[in-house]
Amino acid sequence: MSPYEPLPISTTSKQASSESESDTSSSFPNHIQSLLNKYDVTTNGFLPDGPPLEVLPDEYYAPWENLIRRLSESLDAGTFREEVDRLPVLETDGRLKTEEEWRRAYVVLCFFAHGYIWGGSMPSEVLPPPISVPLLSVSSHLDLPPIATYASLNLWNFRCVPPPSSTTSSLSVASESLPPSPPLTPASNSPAFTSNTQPKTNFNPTDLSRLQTLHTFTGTPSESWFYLVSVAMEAQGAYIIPTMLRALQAIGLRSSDWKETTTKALRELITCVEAVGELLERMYERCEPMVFYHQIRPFLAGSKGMSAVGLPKGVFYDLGLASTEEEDQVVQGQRRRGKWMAYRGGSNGQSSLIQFWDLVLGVEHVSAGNSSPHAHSSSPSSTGAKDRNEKPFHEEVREYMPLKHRQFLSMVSKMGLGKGGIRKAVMEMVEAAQQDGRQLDEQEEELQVAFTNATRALAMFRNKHLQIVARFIVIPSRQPVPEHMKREKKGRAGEEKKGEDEDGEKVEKAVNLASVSSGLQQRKESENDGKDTKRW
Ligand code: HEM
Repeated sequence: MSPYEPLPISTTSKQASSESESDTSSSFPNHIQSLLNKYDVTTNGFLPDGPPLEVLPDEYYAPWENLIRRLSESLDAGTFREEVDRLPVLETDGRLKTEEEWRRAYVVLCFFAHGYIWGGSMPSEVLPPPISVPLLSVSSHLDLPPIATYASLNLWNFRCVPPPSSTTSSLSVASESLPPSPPLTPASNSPAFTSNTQPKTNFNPTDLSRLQTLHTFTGTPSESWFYLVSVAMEAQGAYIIPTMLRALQAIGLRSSDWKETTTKALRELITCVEAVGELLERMYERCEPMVFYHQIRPFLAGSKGMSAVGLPKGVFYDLGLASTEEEDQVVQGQRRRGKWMAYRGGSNGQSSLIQFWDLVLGVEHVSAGNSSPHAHSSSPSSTGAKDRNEKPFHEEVREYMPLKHRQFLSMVSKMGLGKGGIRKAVMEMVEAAQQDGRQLDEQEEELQVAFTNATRALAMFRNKHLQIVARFIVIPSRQPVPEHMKREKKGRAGEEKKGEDEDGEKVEKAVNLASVSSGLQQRKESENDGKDTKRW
Protein backbone atom coordinates (compact mmCIF):
# COMPACT_ATOMS: atom_id res chain seq x y z
CA MET A 1 0.00 0.00 0.00
CA SER A 2 1.41 3.39 -0.84
CA PRO A 3 1.48 5.94 1.97
CA TYR A 4 -1.18 7.80 0.06
CA GLU A 5 -3.53 4.90 -0.12
CA PRO A 6 -6.72 5.96 1.63
CA LEU A 7 -7.28 4.52 5.04
CA PRO A 8 -10.60 3.00 5.96
CA ILE A 9 -11.80 6.31 7.34
CA SER A 10 -14.38 7.36 4.81
CA THR A 11 -16.52 4.34 5.40
CA THR A 12 -20.29 4.08 5.55
CA SER A 13 -22.07 4.45 8.86
CA LYS A 14 -22.73 0.70 8.88
CA GLN A 15 -19.04 -0.01 8.67
CA ALA A 16 -18.47 2.67 11.24
CA SER A 17 -20.74 1.11 13.79
CA SER A 18 -19.31 -2.35 13.27
CA GLU A 19 -15.90 -0.77 13.73
CA SER A 20 -16.86 0.81 17.00
CA GLU A 21 -18.28 -2.50 18.19
CA SER A 22 -14.96 -4.16 17.58
CA ASP A 23 -13.32 -1.36 19.57
CA THR A 24 -14.90 -2.52 22.79
CA SER A 25 -12.01 -4.89 23.41
CA SER A 26 -8.96 -3.51 25.17
CA SER A 27 -6.67 -4.29 22.26
CA PHE A 28 -6.40 -2.16 19.18
CA PRO A 29 -8.31 -2.89 16.03
CA ASN A 30 -6.37 -5.25 13.86
CA HIS A 31 -5.91 -2.81 11.07
CA ILE A 32 -4.36 -0.23 13.41
CA GLN A 33 -1.97 -2.91 14.52
CA SER A 34 -1.24 -3.88 10.95
CA LEU A 35 -0.66 -0.22 10.06
CA LEU A 36 1.87 0.03 12.87
CA ASN A 37 3.62 -3.07 11.63
CA LYS A 38 3.53 -1.85 8.08
CA TYR A 39 5.15 1.48 8.88
CA ASP A 40 7.80 0.06 11.19
CA VAL A 41 6.23 1.57 14.27
CA THR A 42 7.13 -0.91 16.98
CA THR A 43 6.33 -1.45 20.64
CA ASN A 44 9.08 1.13 21.11
CA GLY A 45 7.56 3.62 18.72
CA PHE A 46 10.06 4.77 16.12
CA LEU A 47 12.85 2.76 17.72
CA PRO A 48 13.36 -0.80 16.53
CA ASP A 49 11.50 -3.51 18.41
CA GLY A 50 14.74 -5.12 19.50
CA PRO A 51 18.30 -4.01 20.09
CA PRO A 52 20.10 -2.54 17.09
CA LEU A 53 22.80 -4.75 15.61
CA GLU A 54 26.14 -4.02 17.30
CA VAL A 55 28.48 -5.69 14.83
CA LEU A 56 28.12 -6.74 11.21
CA PRO A 57 28.28 -10.54 11.36
CA ASP A 58 30.20 -10.97 8.09
CA GLU A 59 33.98 -10.98 8.77
CA TYR A 60 34.34 -9.11 5.50
CA TYR A 61 33.36 -5.94 7.40
CA ALA A 62 36.02 -6.37 10.08
CA PRO A 63 37.97 -3.31 8.76
CA TRP A 64 34.92 -1.10 9.47
CA GLU A 65 34.15 -2.68 12.81
CA ASN A 66 37.76 -2.42 13.96
CA LEU A 67 37.89 1.26 13.10
CA ILE A 68 34.49 2.26 14.51
CA ARG A 69 35.41 0.62 17.82
CA ARG A 70 38.36 3.01 18.09
CA LEU A 71 36.60 6.02 16.59
CA SER A 72 37.04 8.54 19.39
CA GLU A 73 40.63 7.43 20.08
CA SER A 74 41.52 7.70 16.42
CA LEU A 75 39.92 11.15 16.17
CA ASP A 76 41.71 12.26 19.30
CA ALA A 77 45.04 11.03 17.98
CA GLY A 78 44.41 12.85 14.68
CA THR A 79 44.91 9.64 12.68
CA PHE A 80 41.33 8.98 11.65
CA ARG A 81 41.54 10.33 8.10
CA GLU A 82 44.68 8.36 7.32
CA GLU A 83 43.06 5.22 8.67
CA VAL A 84 39.99 5.75 6.50
CA ASP A 85 42.16 6.39 3.45
CA ARG A 86 43.77 3.00 4.00
CA LEU A 87 40.42 1.18 4.27
CA PRO A 88 39.37 -1.05 1.36
CA VAL A 89 36.28 0.00 -0.60
CA LEU A 90 33.84 -2.60 0.66
CA GLU A 91 30.83 -3.92 -1.24
CA THR A 92 27.32 -3.73 0.18
CA ASP A 93 24.97 -5.29 -2.39
CA GLY A 94 24.83 -9.02 -1.95
CA ARG A 95 26.85 -8.79 1.25
CA LEU A 96 24.44 -7.04 3.61
CA LYS A 97 21.61 -9.48 4.15
CA THR A 98 19.03 -8.13 6.58
CA GLU A 99 17.57 -4.68 7.18
CA GLU A 100 19.37 -4.69 10.54
CA GLU A 101 22.64 -5.15 8.70
CA TRP A 102 21.89 -2.28 6.31
CA ARG A 103 21.06 -0.08 9.27
CA ARG A 104 24.23 -1.09 11.09
CA ALA A 105 26.27 -0.25 7.97
CA TYR A 106 24.52 3.13 7.79
CA VAL A 107 25.33 3.90 11.43
CA VAL A 108 29.01 3.00 10.95
CA LEU A 109 29.38 4.93 7.70
CA CYS A 110 27.62 8.06 8.97
CA PHE A 111 29.98 8.18 11.96
CA PHE A 112 32.87 7.71 9.54
CA ALA A 113 31.57 10.47 7.27
CA HIS A 114 31.25 13.09 10.01
CA GLY A 115 34.48 11.97 11.65
CA TYR A 116 36.22 12.41 8.33
CA ILE A 117 34.66 15.76 7.42
CA TRP A 118 35.07 17.41 10.82
CA GLY A 119 37.89 15.45 12.44
CA GLY A 120 40.82 17.63 11.46
CA SER A 121 42.04 21.19 11.78
CA MET A 122 40.21 22.03 8.53
CA PRO A 123 37.03 20.38 7.30
CA SER A 124 37.47 17.92 4.48
CA GLU A 125 35.44 18.83 1.41
CA VAL A 126 35.99 15.36 -0.02
CA LEU A 127 34.67 12.09 1.34
CA PRO A 128 36.96 9.35 0.03
CA PRO A 129 35.72 6.20 -1.76
CA PRO A 130 36.03 3.88 1.28
CA ILE A 131 33.23 5.95 2.83
CA SER A 132 31.41 7.43 -0.19
CA VAL A 133 30.93 4.30 -2.25
CA PRO A 134 29.29 2.14 0.43
CA LEU A 135 27.53 5.10 2.09
CA LEU A 136 25.76 6.11 -1.13
CA SER A 137 24.68 2.54 -1.67
CA VAL A 138 23.46 2.03 1.90
CA SER A 139 21.63 5.34 2.07
CA SER A 140 19.98 4.64 -1.25
CA HIS A 141 18.86 1.23 0.02
CA LEU A 142 17.42 2.76 3.18
CA ASP A 143 16.17 5.89 1.40
CA LEU A 144 17.98 8.14 3.85
CA PRO A 145 20.42 10.96 3.05
CA PRO A 146 24.12 9.98 3.09
CA ILE A 147 24.80 12.01 6.23
CA ALA A 148 24.38 11.54 9.97
CA THR A 149 20.71 11.63 10.87
CA TYR A 150 18.64 11.09 13.99
CA ALA A 151 18.33 7.48 12.82
CA SER A 152 22.07 6.86 12.69
CA LEU A 153 22.97 8.80 15.84
CA ASN A 154 20.03 7.90 18.05
CA LEU A 155 17.43 5.43 16.83
CA TRP A 156 19.89 2.73 15.76
CA ASN A 157 22.86 3.55 17.99
CA PHE A 158 22.13 2.16 21.43
CA ARG A 159 22.04 -0.96 23.52
CA CYS A 160 20.00 -1.82 26.55
CA VAL A 161 21.90 -3.53 29.36
CA PRO A 162 20.13 -5.94 31.71
CA PRO A 163 18.65 -4.57 34.93
CA PRO A 164 21.07 -4.58 37.88
CA SER A 165 19.65 -7.76 39.46
CA SER A 166 20.53 -9.84 36.41
CA THR A 167 23.91 -8.30 35.60
CA THR A 168 27.39 -9.53 36.11
CA SER A 169 29.36 -7.72 38.79
CA SER A 170 31.06 -5.38 36.32
CA LEU A 171 27.77 -4.34 34.77
CA SER A 172 26.30 -3.81 38.23
CA VAL A 173 29.01 -1.31 38.96
CA ALA A 174 28.29 0.48 35.71
CA SER A 175 24.57 0.62 36.44
CA GLU A 176 25.01 1.73 40.00
CA SER A 177 27.00 4.70 38.87
CA LEU A 178 24.13 5.82 36.69
CA PRO A 179 21.25 7.96 37.90
CA PRO A 180 18.25 6.09 39.29
CA SER A 181 15.71 4.78 36.82
CA PRO A 182 12.55 6.78 36.29
CA PRO A 183 9.44 5.26 37.83
CA LEU A 184 7.65 2.75 35.67
CA THR A 185 5.61 4.59 33.15
CA PRO A 186 2.70 3.72 30.97
CA ALA A 187 5.04 2.81 28.14
CA SER A 188 6.41 -0.14 29.97
CA ASN A 189 3.06 -1.21 31.41
CA SER A 190 0.74 -0.52 28.55
CA PRO A 191 -1.20 -3.36 27.01
CA ALA A 192 -1.56 -1.07 24.01
CA PHE A 193 0.42 -3.10 21.56
CA THR A 194 -0.59 -6.46 20.36
CA SER A 195 2.35 -6.68 18.02
CA ASN A 196 3.30 -9.99 16.54
CA THR A 197 6.81 -9.22 17.66
CA GLN A 198 6.90 -9.29 21.42
CA PRO A 199 9.39 -7.00 23.14
CA LYS A 200 12.72 -8.75 23.53
CA THR A 201 13.59 -9.85 27.06
CA ASN A 202 15.49 -7.18 28.92
CA PHE A 203 14.86 -4.67 26.21
CA ASN A 204 13.33 -1.62 27.84
CA PRO A 205 14.66 1.56 26.27
CA THR A 206 12.50 3.81 28.46
CA ASP A 207 14.96 3.18 31.30
CA LEU A 208 17.82 5.64 30.86
CA SER A 209 19.94 3.92 33.49
CA ARG A 210 20.09 0.83 31.29
CA LEU A 211 20.92 2.52 28.02
CA GLN A 212 24.34 2.80 26.45
CA THR A 213 25.39 4.24 23.14
CA LEU A 214 27.17 2.04 20.64
CA HIS A 215 29.27 4.90 19.25
CA THR A 216 30.24 8.48 19.91
CA PHE A 217 32.73 10.85 18.29
CA THR A 218 34.18 12.17 21.50
CA GLY A 219 33.97 9.25 23.91
CA THR A 220 32.46 11.64 26.47
CA PRO A 221 29.60 10.75 28.84
CA SER A 222 27.98 14.00 27.68
CA GLU A 223 27.74 12.78 24.10
CA SER A 224 26.30 9.40 25.12
CA TRP A 225 23.75 11.09 27.34
CA PHE A 226 22.82 13.53 24.59
CA TYR A 227 21.84 10.62 22.30
CA LEU A 228 20.35 8.38 25.00
CA VAL A 229 17.91 10.95 26.38
CA SER A 230 16.28 10.98 22.94
CA VAL A 231 16.20 7.18 22.81
CA ALA A 232 14.40 7.03 26.15
CA MET A 233 12.03 9.79 25.03
CA GLU A 234 11.12 7.92 21.85
CA ALA A 235 10.47 4.74 23.84
CA GLN A 236 8.46 6.61 26.44
CA GLY A 237 6.27 8.16 23.76
CA ALA A 238 5.59 4.85 22.01
CA TYR A 239 2.45 3.76 23.81
CA ILE A 240 0.53 6.84 22.82
CA ILE A 241 0.82 6.19 19.10
CA PRO A 242 -1.91 3.52 18.74
CA THR A 243 -4.10 5.40 21.22
CA MET A 244 -4.02 8.53 19.08
CA LEU A 245 -4.51 6.57 15.87
CA ARG A 246 -7.62 5.10 17.35
CA ALA A 247 -8.93 8.56 18.19
CA LEU A 248 -8.21 9.82 14.68
CA GLN A 249 -9.86 6.79 13.27
CA ALA A 250 -12.97 7.28 15.43
CA ILE A 251 -13.12 10.87 14.18
CA GLY A 252 -12.73 9.79 10.56
CA LEU A 253 -15.38 7.14 10.93
CA ARG A 254 -17.67 9.52 12.78
CA SER A 255 -18.16 6.67 15.17
CA SER A 256 -20.79 7.26 17.83
CA ASP A 257 -18.18 7.35 20.60
CA TRP A 258 -15.68 9.59 18.84
CA LYS A 259 -15.89 12.40 21.39
CA GLU A 260 -15.40 10.09 24.34
CA THR A 261 -12.60 8.15 22.63
CA THR A 262 -10.84 11.37 21.65
CA THR A 263 -11.19 12.91 25.11
CA LYS A 264 -9.67 9.83 26.70
CA ALA A 265 -6.87 9.74 24.16
CA LEU A 266 -6.07 13.42 24.72
CA ARG A 267 -5.87 12.90 28.46
CA GLU A 268 -3.45 10.05 27.89
CA LEU A 269 -1.49 12.22 25.51
CA ILE A 270 -1.07 14.86 28.20
CA THR A 271 0.37 12.27 30.59
CA CYS A 272 2.63 11.01 27.84
CA VAL A 273 3.91 14.46 26.80
CA GLU A 274 4.62 15.28 30.43
CA ALA A 275 6.52 12.02 30.97
CA VAL A 276 8.56 12.59 27.81
CA GLY A 277 9.19 16.18 28.95
CA GLU A 278 10.55 14.88 32.25
CA LEU A 279 13.01 12.76 30.33
CA LEU A 280 13.99 15.75 28.20
CA GLU A 281 14.85 17.68 31.34
CA ARG A 282 17.20 14.89 32.41
CA MET A 283 19.51 16.22 29.68
CA TYR A 284 20.94 18.51 32.37
CA GLU A 285 22.02 15.56 34.53
CA ARG A 286 24.87 14.28 32.40
CA CYS A 287 25.34 16.43 29.34
CA GLU A 288 27.60 19.38 30.04
CA PRO A 289 26.69 22.47 28.02
CA MET A 290 30.29 23.48 27.28
CA VAL A 291 31.21 19.94 26.20
CA PHE A 292 28.11 19.83 24.03
CA TYR A 293 28.78 23.17 22.43
CA HIS A 294 32.52 22.93 21.84
CA GLN A 295 33.18 19.23 21.45
CA ILE A 296 30.03 17.38 20.37
CA ARG A 297 28.12 19.88 18.27
CA PRO A 298 30.96 20.47 15.78
CA PHE A 299 30.85 16.80 14.79
CA LEU A 300 27.11 16.91 14.16
CA ALA A 301 27.32 19.77 11.67
CA GLY A 302 26.04 19.14 8.17
CA SER A 303 27.52 20.24 4.88
CA LYS A 304 24.87 22.75 3.89
CA GLY A 305 25.35 26.49 4.37
CA MET A 306 28.96 25.89 5.41
CA SER A 307 30.76 28.30 3.05
CA ALA A 308 32.31 30.17 5.93
CA VAL A 309 34.12 27.07 7.14
CA GLY A 310 35.39 26.09 3.71
CA LEU A 311 32.58 23.98 2.28
CA PRO A 312 30.98 26.36 -0.25
CA LYS A 313 29.72 23.50 -2.41
CA GLY A 314 29.04 21.06 0.38
CA VAL A 315 31.02 17.83 0.26
CA PHE A 316 32.27 15.86 -2.75
CA TYR A 317 31.29 12.20 -2.49
CA ASP A 318 34.27 10.74 -4.29
CA LEU A 319 33.61 7.52 -6.17
CA GLY A 320 37.13 7.05 -7.49
CA LEU A 321 39.27 8.05 -10.42
CA ALA A 322 37.27 9.00 -13.50
CA SER A 323 37.13 6.40 -16.21
CA THR A 324 35.18 8.39 -18.81
CA GLU A 325 35.20 12.03 -19.85
CA GLU A 326 31.49 12.64 -19.14
CA GLU A 327 31.46 11.44 -15.59
CA ASP A 328 34.44 13.21 -14.22
CA GLN A 329 34.99 16.33 -12.17
CA VAL A 330 38.23 17.99 -11.25
CA VAL A 331 38.53 17.79 -7.50
CA GLN A 332 41.70 18.78 -5.71
CA GLY A 333 43.51 18.67 -9.05
CA GLN A 334 42.36 15.18 -10.06
CA ARG A 335 39.68 13.96 -12.43
CA ARG A 336 37.28 12.09 -10.20
CA ARG A 337 33.86 10.50 -10.42
CA GLY A 338 31.39 11.62 -7.80
CA LYS A 339 28.96 14.29 -6.75
CA TRP A 340 28.86 17.46 -4.65
CA MET A 341 26.13 17.22 -2.05
CA ALA A 342 24.98 19.43 0.80
CA TYR A 343 22.83 18.28 3.68
CA ARG A 344 21.69 19.37 7.08
CA GLY A 345 23.52 17.89 10.03
CA GLY A 346 22.22 15.41 12.57
CA SER A 347 19.43 16.85 14.67
CA ASN A 348 16.84 15.69 17.16
CA GLY A 349 14.53 17.90 15.12
CA GLN A 350 14.28 14.80 12.91
CA SER A 351 12.29 12.98 15.60
CA SER A 352 9.12 11.46 14.16
CA LEU A 353 7.48 11.32 17.59
CA ILE A 354 7.27 15.07 18.04
CA GLN A 355 5.96 15.54 14.51
CA PHE A 356 3.41 12.82 15.22
CA TRP A 357 2.11 14.82 18.19
CA ASP A 358 1.91 17.93 16.01
CA LEU A 359 -0.05 16.15 13.32
CA VAL A 360 -2.43 14.53 15.77
CA LEU A 361 -3.22 17.82 17.47
CA GLY A 362 -3.15 19.82 14.26
CA VAL A 363 -0.36 22.15 15.39
CA GLU A 364 0.72 24.38 12.54
CA HIS A 365 4.20 25.82 12.45
CA VAL A 366 3.03 28.89 10.63
CA SER A 367 6.17 30.94 10.42
CA ALA A 368 8.88 28.36 11.03
CA GLY A 369 11.22 27.48 8.22
CA ASN A 370 11.55 29.55 5.20
CA SER A 371 9.36 32.44 5.97
CA SER A 372 11.83 33.02 8.77
CA PRO A 373 14.66 35.33 7.77
CA HIS A 374 16.97 33.08 9.79
CA ALA A 375 16.12 29.80 8.16
CA HIS A 376 18.75 28.43 5.81
CA SER A 377 17.16 25.15 5.06
CA SER A 378 16.12 23.52 1.85
CA SER A 379 15.38 20.00 0.81
CA PRO A 380 18.35 17.69 0.50
CA SER A 381 20.05 18.89 -2.62
CA SER A 382 23.05 18.07 -4.70
CA THR A 383 24.51 21.53 -4.52
CA GLY A 384 25.39 23.92 -1.78
CA ALA A 385 23.28 26.62 -3.39
CA LYS A 386 20.26 28.03 -1.64
CA ASP A 387 16.96 27.00 -3.07
CA ARG A 388 14.29 29.60 -3.57
CA ASN A 389 11.56 27.07 -3.01
CA GLU A 390 12.81 26.08 0.37
CA LYS A 391 10.53 23.87 2.40
CA PRO A 392 9.47 24.74 5.93
CA PHE A 393 11.76 23.19 8.55
CA HIS A 394 9.39 20.49 9.73
CA GLU A 395 8.63 19.39 6.20
CA GLU A 396 12.25 19.37 5.20
CA VAL A 397 13.47 17.31 8.11
CA ARG A 398 11.03 14.56 7.23
CA GLU A 399 13.35 13.77 4.37
CA TYR A 400 15.92 12.84 6.98
CA MET A 401 13.64 10.30 8.66
CA PRO A 402 13.50 6.61 7.79
CA LEU A 403 11.27 6.11 4.76
CA LYS A 404 8.52 4.20 6.51
CA HIS A 405 8.29 6.75 9.31
CA ARG A 406 8.04 9.51 6.75
CA GLN A 407 5.26 7.60 5.06
CA PHE A 408 3.59 6.97 8.39
CA LEU A 409 3.49 10.69 9.18
CA SER A 410 2.11 11.37 5.75
CA MET A 411 -0.60 8.81 6.35
CA VAL A 412 -1.40 10.23 9.80
CA SER A 413 -1.84 13.69 8.30
CA LYS A 414 -4.67 12.28 6.22
CA MET A 415 -6.47 10.56 9.07
CA GLY A 416 -9.34 12.05 11.04
CA LEU A 417 -10.96 14.75 8.96
CA GLY A 418 -7.77 15.17 6.95
CA LYS A 419 -5.21 17.89 7.60
CA GLY A 420 -5.84 19.55 10.93
CA GLY A 421 -5.95 16.50 13.18
CA ILE A 422 -8.06 16.70 16.30
CA ARG A 423 -8.05 20.51 16.16
CA LYS A 424 -10.20 20.38 13.05
CA ALA A 425 -12.69 17.97 14.62
CA VAL A 426 -12.98 20.11 17.75
CA MET A 427 -13.41 23.27 15.71
CA GLU A 428 -16.15 21.68 13.64
CA MET A 429 -17.85 20.49 16.79
CA VAL A 430 -17.80 24.02 18.26
CA GLU A 431 -19.02 25.56 15.01
CA ALA A 432 -21.84 23.04 14.71
CA ALA A 433 -23.03 23.92 18.21
CA GLN A 434 -22.88 27.61 17.39
CA GLN A 435 -24.87 27.09 14.20
CA ASP A 436 -27.48 25.19 16.18
CA GLY A 437 -27.59 28.10 18.59
CA ARG A 438 -26.75 25.90 21.56
CA GLN A 439 -24.06 25.59 24.24
CA LEU A 440 -21.64 22.70 24.13
CA ASP A 441 -22.97 19.75 26.08
CA GLU A 442 -20.96 18.26 28.92
CA GLN A 443 -19.19 15.67 26.78
CA GLU A 444 -18.27 18.29 24.19
CA GLU A 445 -16.94 20.63 26.82
CA GLU A 446 -14.79 17.86 28.24
CA LEU A 447 -13.36 17.24 24.81
CA GLN A 448 -12.65 20.92 24.25
CA VAL A 449 -10.92 21.22 27.62
CA ALA A 450 -8.89 18.05 27.03
CA PHE A 451 -7.81 19.41 23.66
CA THR A 452 -6.79 22.79 25.06
CA ASN A 453 -4.86 21.09 27.85
CA ALA A 454 -3.10 18.78 25.42
CA THR A 455 -1.95 21.69 23.28
CA ARG A 456 -0.76 23.44 26.43
CA ALA A 457 1.17 20.35 27.50
CA LEU A 458 2.88 20.33 24.11
CA ALA A 459 3.66 24.05 24.35
CA MET A 460 5.16 23.44 27.79
CA PHE A 461 7.22 20.60 26.39
CA ARG A 462 8.60 22.94 23.74
CA ASN A 463 9.23 25.53 26.39
CA LYS A 464 11.46 23.04 28.18
CA HIS A 465 13.25 22.41 24.91
CA LEU A 466 13.71 26.12 24.40
CA GLN A 467 15.36 26.38 27.80
CA ILE A 468 17.70 23.59 26.77
CA VAL A 469 18.58 25.46 23.58
CA ALA A 470 19.41 28.50 25.70
CA ARG A 471 21.51 26.53 28.17
CA PHE A 472 23.37 24.40 25.62
CA ILE A 473 23.81 26.81 22.74
CA VAL A 474 23.01 30.43 23.53
CA ILE A 475 24.90 30.68 26.81
CA PRO A 476 28.04 28.73 25.76
CA SER A 477 28.22 30.74 22.53
CA ARG A 478 28.63 33.88 24.60
CA GLN A 479 31.23 32.52 26.99
CA PRO A 480 34.97 32.25 26.36
CA VAL A 481 36.15 28.83 25.21
CA PRO A 482 37.65 27.01 28.22
CA GLU A 483 41.37 26.55 27.81
CA HIS A 484 41.21 22.73 27.80
CA MET A 485 38.59 22.77 25.05
CA LYS A 486 40.62 24.94 22.71
CA ARG A 487 41.59 23.07 19.66
CA GLU A 488 44.94 21.35 19.73
CA LYS A 489 46.89 20.67 16.58
CA LYS A 490 44.73 17.76 15.46
CA GLY A 491 41.65 19.68 16.49
CA ARG A 492 38.23 19.75 15.02
CA ALA A 493 37.24 21.63 11.98
CA GLY A 494 34.75 24.38 11.84
CA GLU A 495 34.68 26.07 15.20
CA GLU A 496 37.43 28.62 14.85
CA LYS A 497 36.78 29.39 11.24
CA LYS A 498 33.42 30.89 12.00
CA GLY A 499 33.27 34.62 12.33
CA GLU A 500 31.47 35.88 15.38
CA ASP A 501 28.71 37.25 13.22
CA GLU A 502 28.02 33.91 11.68
CA ASP A 503 27.92 32.14 15.00
CA GLY A 504 25.59 34.77 16.36
CA GLU A 505 23.35 34.35 13.35
CA LYS A 506 23.26 30.58 13.80
CA VAL A 507 22.33 30.91 17.42
CA GLU A 508 19.67 33.44 16.62
CA LYS A 509 18.34 31.15 13.91
CA ALA A 510 18.22 28.20 16.24
CA VAL A 511 16.46 30.14 18.95
CA ASN A 512 14.07 31.65 16.47
CA LEU A 513 13.10 28.29 15.06
CA ALA A 514 12.81 26.76 18.47
CA SER A 515 10.66 29.66 19.67
CA VAL A 516 8.42 29.53 16.68
CA SER A 517 8.19 25.78 16.86
CA SER A 518 7.47 25.87 20.54
CA GLY A 519 4.04 27.16 19.74
CA LEU A 520 4.55 29.97 22.19
CA GLN A 521 3.14 32.50 19.78
CA GLN A 522 0.05 30.47 19.28
CA ARG A 523 -0.23 29.82 22.97
CA LYS A 524 -0.16 33.49 23.85
CA GLU A 525 -3.03 34.10 21.50
CA SER A 526 -4.99 31.04 22.52
CA GLU A 527 -4.66 31.92 26.16
CA ASN A 528 -6.84 34.96 25.60
CA ASP A 529 -9.84 33.03 26.64
CA GLY A 530 -8.27 29.69 27.33
CA LYS A 531 -10.65 28.03 24.95
CA ASP A 532 -9.70 29.34 21.57
CA THR A 533 -8.93 26.28 19.50
CA LYS A 534 -8.49 28.14 16.25
CA ARG A 535 -4.78 28.66 16.54
CA TRP A 536 -4.12 25.02 17.09
C1 HEM B 1 21.40 19.53 24.34
C2 HEM B 1 20.21 19.21 23.90
C3 HEM B 1 19.53 19.87 22.72
C4 HEM B 1 19.86 21.00 22.04
C5 HEM B 1 21.02 21.94 22.28
C6 HEM B 1 18.88 21.17 20.99
C7 HEM B 1 18.90 22.19 20.07
C8 HEM B 1 18.01 22.33 19.03
C9 HEM B 1 18.09 23.33 18.00
C10 HEM B 1 19.18 24.37 17.88
C11 HEM B 1 17.04 23.16 17.18
C12 HEM B 1 16.74 23.99 15.95
C13 HEM B 1 16.76 23.20 14.68
C14 HEM B 1 18.02 22.45 14.36
O1 HEM B 1 19.12 23.01 14.51
O2 HEM B 1 17.91 21.28 13.95
C15 HEM B 1 16.28 22.05 17.69
C16 HEM B 1 15.13 21.57 17.13
C17 HEM B 1 14.44 20.50 17.62
N1 HEM B 1 14.81 19.67 18.65
FE1 HEM B 1 16.34 19.95 19.90
N2 HEM B 1 17.98 20.16 21.07
C18 HEM B 1 18.34 19.34 22.10
C19 HEM B 1 17.72 18.18 22.49
C20 HEM B 1 16.59 17.68 21.92
C21 HEM B 1 15.98 16.42 22.29
C22 HEM B 1 16.51 15.44 23.33
C23 HEM B 1 14.89 16.29 21.51
C24 HEM B 1 13.96 15.12 21.53
C25 HEM B 1 13.68 14.37 20.51
C26 HEM B 1 14.81 17.46 20.64
C27 HEM B 1 13.84 17.69 19.70
C28 HEM B 1 13.85 18.72 18.80
C29 HEM B 1 12.81 18.95 17.82
C30 HEM B 1 11.57 18.09 17.63
C31 HEM B 1 13.18 20.06 17.09
C32 HEM B 1 12.42 20.68 15.91
C33 HEM B 1 11.68 21.91 16.36
C34 HEM B 1 10.38 21.54 17.05
O3 HEM B 1 9.60 20.78 16.48
O4 HEM B 1 10.17 22.07 18.15
N3 HEM B 1 15.86 18.27 20.92
N4 HEM B 1 16.90 21.55 18.82
